[in-house]
Amino acid sequence: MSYAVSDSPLFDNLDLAIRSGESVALQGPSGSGKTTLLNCIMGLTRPATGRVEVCGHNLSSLSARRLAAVRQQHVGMVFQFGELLSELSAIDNVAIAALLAGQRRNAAYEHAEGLLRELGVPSTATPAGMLSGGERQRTAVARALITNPALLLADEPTGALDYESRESVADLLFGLPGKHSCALLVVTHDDAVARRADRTFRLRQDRLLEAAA
Ligand SMILES: Nc1ncnc2c1ncn2[C@@H]1O[C@H](COP(=O)(O)OP(=O)(O)OP(=O)(O)O)[C@@H](O)[C@H]1O
Repeated sequence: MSYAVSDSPLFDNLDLAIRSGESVALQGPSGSGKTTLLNCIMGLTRPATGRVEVCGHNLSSLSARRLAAVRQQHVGMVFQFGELLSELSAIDNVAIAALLAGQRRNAAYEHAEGLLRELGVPSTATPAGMLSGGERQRTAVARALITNPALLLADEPTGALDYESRESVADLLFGLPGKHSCALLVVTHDDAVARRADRTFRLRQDRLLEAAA
């Protein structure tokens, strides 16, 4: 696929397939188009040519409503700063994603509690805005996982964390494809994080190149 900004290509002839159970890191200089590529994969941005397929769905051919449903069902997203609702507790933040996806209230809260326990977030009523950076990112991961997505995307998930939290959140993320059979695509500037991925790609001057293993 390709995408251009003001007639200048951001990426061209880009071809990337990610299998379930696999982790991929995406690196590249600032402004090279990493976030734009994630937006294309989420169906928020339409590529100029080519197509994005998620679980057999060609995103370009879907109505806005179907696209939102496919995204909700198959894709989870973790942002750099967690992007939680800061006044709500961790469990509320996670359960809301399940409620929006149509799960019943009791099941949503049970599922959220189980995931938070598994990911090591203390079960408290503390507003998410008062949790530590690492706890917030773990909560964001739980929120992304509660719909059992086939594809998990993360944009600089450790960029705002100190060394120890970075290590534990990176351990957690890269353990997910094996545990939850999802595919994982992580955008990161951090080589130590990228090294954990099964494959690493660099986006540079409109090309996507795979780094030697
Ligand atoms: N809709 C848009 N309109 C205009 N410019 C855009 C649009 N989307 C992206 N860009 C430009 O495309 C370039 C790539 O942006 P993008 O955020 O994808 O880069 P990035 O590799 O994620 O950068 P960073 O590492 O700094 O987050 C930037 O120069 C950005 O300003």
